[in-house]
Amino acid sequence: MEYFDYVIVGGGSAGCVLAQRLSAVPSLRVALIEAGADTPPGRVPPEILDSYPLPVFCGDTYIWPELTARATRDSAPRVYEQGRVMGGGSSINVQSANRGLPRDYDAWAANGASGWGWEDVLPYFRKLERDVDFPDRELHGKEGPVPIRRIMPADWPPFCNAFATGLRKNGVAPLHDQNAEFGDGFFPAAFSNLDDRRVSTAIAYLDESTRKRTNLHIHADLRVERIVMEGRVARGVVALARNGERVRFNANEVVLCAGALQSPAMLMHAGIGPKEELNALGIDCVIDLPGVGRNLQDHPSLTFCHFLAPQLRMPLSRRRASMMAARLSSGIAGGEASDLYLSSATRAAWHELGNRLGLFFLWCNRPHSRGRVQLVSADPAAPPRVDLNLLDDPRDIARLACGVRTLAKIVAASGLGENSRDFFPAAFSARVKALSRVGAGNALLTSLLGRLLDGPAPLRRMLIERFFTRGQRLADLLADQAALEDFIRANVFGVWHASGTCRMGDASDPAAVTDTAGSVRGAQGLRVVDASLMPRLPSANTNIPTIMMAEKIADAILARRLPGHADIASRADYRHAFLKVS
Ligand SMILES: Cc1cc2nc3c(=O)[nH]c(=O)nc-3n(C[C@H](O)[C@H](O)[C@H](O)COP(=O)(O)OP(=O)(O)OC[C@H]3O[C@@H](n4cnc5c(N)ncnc54)[C@H](O)[C@@H]3O)c2cc1C
Repeated sequence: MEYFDYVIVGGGSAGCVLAQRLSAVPSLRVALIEAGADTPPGRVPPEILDSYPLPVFCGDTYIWPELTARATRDSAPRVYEQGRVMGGGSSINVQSANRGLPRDYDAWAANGASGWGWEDVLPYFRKLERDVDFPDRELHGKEGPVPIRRIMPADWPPFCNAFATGLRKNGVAPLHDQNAEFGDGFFPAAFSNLDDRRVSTAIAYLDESTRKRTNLHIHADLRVERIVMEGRVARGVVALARNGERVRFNANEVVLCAGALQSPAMLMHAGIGPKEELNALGIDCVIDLPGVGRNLQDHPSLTFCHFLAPQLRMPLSRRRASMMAARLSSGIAGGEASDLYLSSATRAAWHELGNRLGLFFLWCNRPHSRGRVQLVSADPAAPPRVDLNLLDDPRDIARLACGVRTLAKIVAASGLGENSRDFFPAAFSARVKALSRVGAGNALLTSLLGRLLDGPAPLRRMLIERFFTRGQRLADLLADQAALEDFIRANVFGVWHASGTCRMGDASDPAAVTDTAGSVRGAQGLRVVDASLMPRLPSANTNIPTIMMAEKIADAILARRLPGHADIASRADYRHAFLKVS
């Protein structure tokens, strides 16, 4: 049995950051335990490195295949992809590197997460990044572990230029840098990517020199089964190896970095959560914390495709397909500035069919609906029940409906095509996902379907309506608000930005699960550091905000332990120079 200062559960976006930062202090013994495979330098699988991300999360190898979620109250559970590999979400995600808006973080601070306002978090956004395009801008960092880059308009393929034309004609202005200009506009999207290769947190933070540290013990393919509690004190964890062997790790502090669905589940299995519900499952409640598992948020989203004429397609060898996005405002009552986000990709899937389709992702920022993670069994191996509860608040569906109308106008003005039936809703359904699995059978089938799409236009539209839309036409939906809302309810899903289920907050807030450094209320030696902590979803994808949070909390942990450790946020000169603190 080994003893550690910190046992980190989950080597995902947050876990890798903490492992690197905490183990930089040689006197601290740190263990990182990841359920999935390791991706050490030189042995990162090519499908993870690929700039084109869809194949990696359409297969089962790097996800938790039994983790499902209901999108709305009425929908059936569907696989909700979450990374199960070193790097977690950052190893399988779309690589978008979006900070969100200053007001997102100012609202965190104003609502009880003191110390998390924009001025407080900016140093950590700078610390984590190496912005390849804007290294010398005041808001950017140039020495951090995560390279961030964009594909600038000069290198955009014709599909992006057409999308930009549609946006301009609808009064949307161009911006250069989504992470430093905070109004509405369209822009070259930022990515955590270098030389057309993904950079996960495993790649960025667990580099060769970090892995050589004798005080850092990295364990992969080991699933933490439970937290060992002695009363309210966490003493360590028990983990299960693939061969069925159980291993115990003793620790001064257990840090849960298992993601927004599994961290709250682990707390509940340890007896920390809503007392009545835990008791009903036969779990003794150690700390009655009703907020555990509540406040689940994701961005409600819809996907659309446009048939691409041959001159609008990219060669399959050009891997990065997603390169521009836009922030827009719905302008509806109950909406807010920049409450819609639109991203695009010049290829909808890896194959010959997907290469003939341009993809649009529409989501609603600042959703008001809240979902929940609940245990269904006392068995720690049973996945939790996940209800995203999207669109529960009518303001969310109203804004998405407005977004669909806006997108249709943008596409109509883009010059992508003449016939509105070539632009159609294309949910990321189980059928579409099955077709997106990489394999010889799918390659053959999709190359056949692709060739048919290039046939006569009536045949193409018939195929589109058969395969993707089940006869539904966008023009009909746009003509009938009730039909449009029914369609949205039936097709909405999240964009894998699960967050908020162990939210941090003020000690006086009964729904807060942790303090503002992630320490679980009422417990000792137990902390959560991952997307679960977010009080409210930022107007952004969640990877970079999660990394920022892990950087900030790592700094706070070290500042408390080591007298003289510089707390970057308290230094006046952070705006003018990148500061290395460890
Ligand atoms: C398909 C997909 C696309 C996305 N696209 C983007 C994007 O383009 N840009 C963006 O910013 N965000 C994106 N996101 C979201 C972003 O990646 C996540 O918000 C972020 O990775 C969350 O980080 P985390 O540390 O909270 O959890 P994770 O990164 O999920 O890490 C949790 C880790 O814990 C491990 N784990 C869980 N339970 C156990 C256990 N019992 N024992 C041991 N290990 C365990 C998991 O295997 C995992 O590695 C996407 C996510 C997905 C899934």
